Amino acid sequence: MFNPPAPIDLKRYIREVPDFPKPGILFYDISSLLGDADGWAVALERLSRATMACAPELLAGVESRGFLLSAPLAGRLGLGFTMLRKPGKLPGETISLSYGLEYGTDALHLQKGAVKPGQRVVVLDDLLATGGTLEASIKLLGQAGAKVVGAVVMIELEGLGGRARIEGLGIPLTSLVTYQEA
Ligand SMILES: O=P(O)(O)OC[C@H]1O[C@H](OP(=O)(O)OP(=O)(O)O)[C@H](O)[C@@H]1O
Ligand SMILES: Nc1ncnc2[nH]cnc12
Repeated sequence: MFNPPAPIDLKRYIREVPDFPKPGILFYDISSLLGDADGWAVALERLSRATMACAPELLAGVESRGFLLSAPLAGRLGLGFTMLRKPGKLPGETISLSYGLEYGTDALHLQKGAVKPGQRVVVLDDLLATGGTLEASIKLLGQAGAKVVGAVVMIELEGLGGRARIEGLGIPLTSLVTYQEA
C-alpha cells in the first residue's frame, strides 16, 4: 500500500529565541526558514494557496518582516503589491494608524492612491501575536477604500487574542503554523 510522506512541519525551520527583544518574550525567528531553500519553498507554496483562496487583486505587506512574504508572493501570483510602512518611510501623501505591539507601540502608513476603490486586497505578515499590527493594517486599508478579503500569516501565537481581533472585523484569517503562548 502507498503511504504518502508526512507533510513537512514548518516548525522545524523556525528558531525559538528566549528573551528577545526583551526579557520574557519568546521570539519566533524566521531567519532559519528563509535560509533553507526547501523550507522556504514549502512556506511560499502554502502561503500561495491560502492567499489565492481569497481571490485577491492586490497584496499588502506589513513592514518589515511581512515584506519578506508578500513581495515574492505577489511576483509568483502575478499580482501587484503595496507596502504598509513604519512612519517616515513613504514619500508623498499618506494615511496612518497607530497600534499596540506585544512589546511596544508603533504606527503604519499607506500611500494615498495605493489602493483602488473596492479593490480586493489580502494583507500578509510573518506573525500574528496580539493582532494590533494586522488590525491596524486592515483598518488602514479599509480607510483607503480597499475591500480586505483576507489576512494570511505564517505564524500565529494563540492565546494573545489576535485571531478574535481579526475575525471580529469580519476578515478570514489563515495561519500556516500555530504556537500556544498563554
Ligand atoms: O500581532 P502583534 O502583537 O501586532 O505583533 C505582530 C507584529 O510584530 C512583528 O513586527 P515588528 O513590529 O516587531 O516589526 P518587524 O517586522 O520590522 O521586525 C511582526 O512582524 C508583526 O508585524
Ligand atoms: N514573539 C514574537 N516573535 C517574533 N515576532 C514577534 N512579533 C510580535 N511578537 C513576536
